[in-house]
Amino acid sequence: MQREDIRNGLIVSCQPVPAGPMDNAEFVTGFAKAAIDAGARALRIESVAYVRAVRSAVTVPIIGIVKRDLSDSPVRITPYVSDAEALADAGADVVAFDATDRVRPAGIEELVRAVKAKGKLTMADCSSLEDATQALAAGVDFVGTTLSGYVGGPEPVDPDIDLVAAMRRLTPYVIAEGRIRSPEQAAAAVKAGAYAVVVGSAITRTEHVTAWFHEALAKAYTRQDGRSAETVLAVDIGGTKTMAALVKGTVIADEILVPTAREAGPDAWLEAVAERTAQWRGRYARIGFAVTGLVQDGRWSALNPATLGIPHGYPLVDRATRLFGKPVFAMNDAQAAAWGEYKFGAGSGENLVFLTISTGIGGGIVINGRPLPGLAGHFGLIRGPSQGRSPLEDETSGRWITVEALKAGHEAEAAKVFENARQGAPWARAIVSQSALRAATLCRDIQLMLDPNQIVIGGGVGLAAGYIDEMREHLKDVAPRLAPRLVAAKLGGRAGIIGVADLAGEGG
Ligand SMILES: CC(=O)N[C@H](C=O)[C@@H](O)[C@H](O)[C@H](O)COP(=O)(O)O
Repeated sequence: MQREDIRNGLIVSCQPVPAGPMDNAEFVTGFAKAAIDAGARALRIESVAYVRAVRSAVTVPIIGIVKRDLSDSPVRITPYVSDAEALADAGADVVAFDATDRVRPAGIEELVRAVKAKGKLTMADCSSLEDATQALAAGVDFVGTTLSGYVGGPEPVDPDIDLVAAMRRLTPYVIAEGRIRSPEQAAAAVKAGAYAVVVGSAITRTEHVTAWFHEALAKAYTRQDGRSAETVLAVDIGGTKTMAALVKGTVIADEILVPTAREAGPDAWLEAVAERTAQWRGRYARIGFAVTGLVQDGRWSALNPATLGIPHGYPLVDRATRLFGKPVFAMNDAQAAAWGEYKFGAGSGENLVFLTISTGIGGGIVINGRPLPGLAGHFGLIRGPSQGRSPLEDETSGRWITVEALKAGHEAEAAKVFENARQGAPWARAIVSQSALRAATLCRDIQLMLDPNQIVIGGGVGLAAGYIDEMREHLKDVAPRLAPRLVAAKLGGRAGIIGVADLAGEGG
């Protein structure tokens, strides 16, 4: 064979887990044929016997190796000249061998000479750029990244694409090999300059691939039911009250509620939390803050100072880290609630928008499994219907409902207005319907902007009996493809602390 025969090709390494149920010639040959049927250009086969078996079944190039565990050398891949010769005789077109700079039974030049004498090509399995430089000087035909990450230290997870790129500066004949587990990683190797790409475990080690999925599932399921989640101190600082809780997964082990001393300022709010939760010290490893207002890069600012007078850019994460001596994560409360609903509440695992309609209107967006931070989701602040004179929340939310009731001659909180509406009072019905129309219009616009799988509605107004139905009523003429799917929030007022606890537990 010529080197060009494997140019730009996928090489499938058919090396089943040693002594596993697939470690026999029949399976190895089966893997080899299946790989070729699906477009593999060449194969990498371990042991003289398997090379012989596969050679008799296929015509594509074979890279042959022999693996040995020696007592006097860490070299495992084709350590002896006799192995290299036997592979060539069994039908390997390329013989690969360990080319690391370690104690070894046979020198690289010796191996190269023996393989060349058999009229075959050589591949140096390298761990570093230095290995490749040495091997090329010894006259090898290909250098591979095969042994990067396997000569000491913990085994990495990702392939060594940087080494592919570095080797490419020495020679065009670079074979990317080792831990390439996805088509994207294979493409990255090509981009880095690989002449050909070897994929092994991800295709032919059923046990490994199964274990990857098994572990991911086990992790996801335990997080979901909160069994192995760590305990987090979650703090929700709102305009009137501050809630602190010890949260593990979705379970709230302990909880306290203190009024927010509105005039005292953020240092005092934090100190109050520290004081009131002093008895919980030692029970949590991390802290999550879900707060009203805007959080950007750990700094906290008021968006509506009427809700809470937070000074601009208050270093919340910094101060809290110093005060509590634990890692701190902070996010806007509605964004945190969006995450809580996504992960543990009404979420379906797909993109979601959360809208909380209460005194004001807040929200959060979860796209591709991540909550969007910063200003994202502050829907209450977009321009309202009356030519944008005031924000939408001032013309829709609980505050607005109270004001409208007063205009209609009734001194009533939002809850009372809802009660009157249910009893059929026309003035109350009109107010609720108007509010629901505006909320519905907002949802229709959100659908067109973000196309979420669902819009989760929460908050005292949003979850008031009949409100979501009223919103749906206003949307009934919207074409089905454009209509938002509205669902009721499930976690209630604790969505924020459950969400932020989970995010803080993940390290933010
Ligand atoms: C380090 C070592 O012994 N590598 C061996 C070399 O042949 C094989 O065990 C690997 O499966 C092969 O390199 C392909 O890599 P991956 O299976 O990660 O796609």
